Amino acid sequence: MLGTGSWGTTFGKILADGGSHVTMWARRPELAAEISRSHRNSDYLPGVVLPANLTATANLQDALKGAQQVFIAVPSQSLRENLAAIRPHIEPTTIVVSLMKGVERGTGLRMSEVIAEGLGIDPSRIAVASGPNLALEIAREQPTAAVISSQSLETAQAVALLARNKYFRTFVNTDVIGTEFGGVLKNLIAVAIGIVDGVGYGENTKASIITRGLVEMTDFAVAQGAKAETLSGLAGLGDLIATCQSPLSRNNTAGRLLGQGYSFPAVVKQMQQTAEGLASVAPVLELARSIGVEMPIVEQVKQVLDGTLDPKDIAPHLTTDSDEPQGERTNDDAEAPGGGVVWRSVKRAFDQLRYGGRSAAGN
Ligand SMILES: NC(=O)C1=CN([C@@H]2O[C@H](COP(=O)(O)OP(=O)(O)OC[C@H]3O[C@@H](n4cnc5c(N)ncnc54)[C@H](O)[C@@H]3O)[C@@H](O)[C@H]2O)C=CC1
Ligand SMILES: O=C(CO)COP(=O)(O)O
Repeated sequence: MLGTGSWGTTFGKILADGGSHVTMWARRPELAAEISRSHRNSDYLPGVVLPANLTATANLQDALKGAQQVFIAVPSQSLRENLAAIRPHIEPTTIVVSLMKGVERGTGLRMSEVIAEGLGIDPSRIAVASGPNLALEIAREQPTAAVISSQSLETAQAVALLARNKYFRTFVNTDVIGTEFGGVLKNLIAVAIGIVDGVGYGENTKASIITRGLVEMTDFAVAQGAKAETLSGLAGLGDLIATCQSPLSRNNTAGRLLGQGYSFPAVVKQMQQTAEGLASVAPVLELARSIGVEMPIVEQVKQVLDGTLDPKDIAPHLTTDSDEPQGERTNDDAEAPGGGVVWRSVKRAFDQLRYGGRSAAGN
């Protein structure tokens, strides 16, 4: 296991409680010593006792030696540099599993794509894990489910067989795109919900943003090649509910601080742990624009981060939106050939030509 933060350590415990021998790699020798000797990681999982078959080392080569499966839980933006360090030590049949929920800034690549590039291995040897998985709750052995996804069903099953125990249940699928984007996108909606909380708005606003957020997540992921059903499963709706509801969520917490009026740099300074959503906003919006998908909620999160939108103006639609009333679904217009996303892009382009950049309503 690479990464001894809250999720890496918790997932190591899941595997060890399922019967595997787990070796964690920690950058700091003192943390490796605390895990191996005291069976604790007190900075990240206070009060949690780790199993005896989970040990740690600060030596990367030792951590990777003979590993059947390697799990990675470092901040997404540091993945590529870590892959360069582990590449010489990965054995030819090892399965590599991403536990991360971000996209790479600059390339817009999903974590499994960065792993394939960075390690030069076939996607059939790569899996991802995602779902409503707030680390501290699982470390306290509260019953939870997750999805393991790989292009190879055999690989997903091999990982799922090890990543399960009496409190952690894993399902499998082969929709890697949907499973990964579910985890990335729910972080962005959780930041929006945090902003709403920070401003002091109530349940209607939150339910509206969560529901419209799921539409944005689904439209985006489907346009990228995901199956819509994945986004209504554990890795989509399930994770969206957990992250938007929980004060344990770092993305939600970061949003709350923004809603209370802290600036983006001030929020980053205050966060002790990784809030992936903050780094994913820009690459996700770039991808969305390149495929013609509208993400008004994510756009507003970006504007709040940029300091160009007052948090109290956040809404489940763009406040400047002057489109005519729409149906709730954007991806399944019956009359739209190829789906609503394509239809709406074509319509927008047509309207621009017809009205010279003004909307049909004349605004
Ligand atoms: N904490 C959670 O509940 C969950 C987190 N995740 C995902 O897991 C990933 C890791 O998150 P957490 O463990 O929560 O973060 P964390 O902030 O608790 O821990 C990050 C770990 O990475 C290490 N690290 C930081 N920079 C590094 C670098 N340049 N190279 C190597 N290691 C570095 C830190 O020392 C720490 O051990 C994120 O992508 C997150 O979205 C996914 C599901 C649940
Ligand atoms: O991914 C998570 C829960 O599934 C953790 O969310 P945060 O990164 O916002 O804490």
